Amino acid sequence: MKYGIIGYSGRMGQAIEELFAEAGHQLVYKKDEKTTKEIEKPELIIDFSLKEAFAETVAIVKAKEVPLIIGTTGLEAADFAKLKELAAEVAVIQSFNFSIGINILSELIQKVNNYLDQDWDIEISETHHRFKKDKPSGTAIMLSELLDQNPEMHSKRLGSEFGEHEIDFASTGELLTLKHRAYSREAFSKGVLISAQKIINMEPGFYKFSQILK
Ligand SMILES: NC(=O)C1=CN([C@@H]2O[C@H](COP(=O)(O)OP(=O)(O)OC[C@H]3O[C@@H](n4cnc5c(N)ncnc54)[C@H](O)[C@@H]3O)[C@@H](O)[C@H]2O)C=CC1
Ligand SMILES: O=C(O)C1=N[C@H](C(=O)O)C[C@H](O)C1
Repeated sequence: MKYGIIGYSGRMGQAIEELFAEAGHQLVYKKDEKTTKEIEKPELIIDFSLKEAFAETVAIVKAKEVPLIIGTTGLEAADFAKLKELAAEVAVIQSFNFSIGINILSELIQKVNNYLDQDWDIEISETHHRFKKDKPSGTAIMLSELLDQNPEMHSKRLGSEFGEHEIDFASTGELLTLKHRAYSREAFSKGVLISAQKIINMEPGFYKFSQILK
């Protein structure tokens, strides 16, 4: 397939380009904060950039009338409303975490949530590399939204950590901990590749990555 990346020079942009090249796909459109290079019209656009790029990403996808996969974090309710508007015209797949493990973890959290009453404390802790700008992580926010209670959130920005998320559930008598750790950015780019292979043939609509995996 011929695809485009917004945020191509970033850590995730580079990881996606590497995996997609191994799978035989061709990067024909690339954009970052400073440059835009278009060799050919892409069949889809992938955005892993920063929230500041969001309005322009929506405008580009609208103009090109191609599907969008978006993993950029820091998006808020108004941005999701815009993505859903865009999804009336093209297919949009969004997730704050494209790893398969976090999506399994999400299902486990929903299961645990069914057993909890007010007697349980819930804390979400996340650790990421020192260059990450947003806090708490998009994943921590996404996981917190699966719970009936508002959990406490803790963030660490340390060295080169690719992404670690831990959820502790404790009552006065016991502690349950669920944890996920990415060993590399391939954990995320693999999910993007799965999504890209499917989105090419999908009808317009707003889809979460968890729906694509099922
Ligand atoms: N959903 C997921 O599975 C994952 C999401 N992410 C998110 O992806 C995003 C990118 O992460 P990294 O690659 O580590 O960041 P990075 O800082 O290495 O790269 C950011 C990229 O965005 C570009 N950019 C910045 N402002 C822009 C603008 N106004 N217009 C166009 N391009 C612009 C930069 O030039 C750069 O290419 C972050 O929001 C991060 O939280 C990261 C990993 C996994
Ligand atoms: O910026 C990152 O690196 C990551 N960001 C995402 C987030 O904010 O949850 C996903 C992943 O943990 C890596």
